[in-house]
Amino acid sequence: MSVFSKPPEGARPDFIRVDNFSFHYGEKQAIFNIDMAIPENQVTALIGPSGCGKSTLLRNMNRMNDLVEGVRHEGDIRIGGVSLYDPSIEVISLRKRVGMVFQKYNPFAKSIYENVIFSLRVAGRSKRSELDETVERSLRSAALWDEVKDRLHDSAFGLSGGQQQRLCIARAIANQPEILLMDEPCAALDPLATLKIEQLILSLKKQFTIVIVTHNMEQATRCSDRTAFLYMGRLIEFGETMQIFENPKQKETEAYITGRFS
Ligand SMILES: Nc1ncnc2c1ncn2[C@@H]1O[C@H](COP(=O)(O)OP(=O)(O)OP(=O)(O)O)[C@@H](O)[C@H]1O
Repeated sequence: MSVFSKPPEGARPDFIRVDNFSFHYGEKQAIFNIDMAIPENQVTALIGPSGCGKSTLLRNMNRMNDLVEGVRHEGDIRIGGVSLYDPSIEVISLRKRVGMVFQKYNPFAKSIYENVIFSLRVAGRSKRSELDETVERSLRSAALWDEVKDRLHDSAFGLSGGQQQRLCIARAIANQPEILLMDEPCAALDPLATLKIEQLILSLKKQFTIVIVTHNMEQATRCSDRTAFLYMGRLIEFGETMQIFENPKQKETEAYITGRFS
């Protein structure tokens, strides 16, 4: 458990600020009055039993939950001091600042190259040198370039599962977001592919602020600096990963990490 590193100099300790945030799906309240300050250029893990609200909290960080009918929130989430709910914020520009990777890798039925630059194409950008540069930079950052540089125009579906997930990470960072949200990114991968993604997460935090949902506690200890334990929609404990796993302050956290409930 030695991955914890101090945020780099100048990094904002409260880059993402969750402020007395509650969230409802219709009559069902999924999140209760959460306060959190997520530091810049660190990896923050959200852990907790199934249904405790991890994905709901994560998906609110780029307003993905807006797409669900009948939802409402109270409180606020701010990125770099600006509320996600500020009327001047456009959801499309927000998603450029906040990339997302999902549990099941989901490349499009296109070539590796076109997958990476998908968002640039949507934005109407077509300058070949810019597209080429984006493809190489993103694939290098996603630790995939060496494996695919000779077959960029082949279908993404010809890649292994772990490679497809790294391609989805390359796609998510092609627009150079500030934040990368990862919702159980290794859930569908074998141990070796999982290890590669974990190593990648550690290298990506130099460039991005990462928030990851995981059911895998070893994964949280291997690749996060800070861990938040949620239970029944409430934030029970949040601190340095080592402290949460070695010296939890709350009895619910201890019960969860020692496997007394799942
Ligand atoms: N679209 C939805 N409509 C209604 N309720 C929902 C919806 N999505 C999630 N919920 C409910 O909100 C609560 C939190 O769900 P959420 O998916 O955030 O939990 P989670 O901790 O990520 O769970 P898991 O680990 O199983 O993915 C659960 O009770 C869930 O049933």
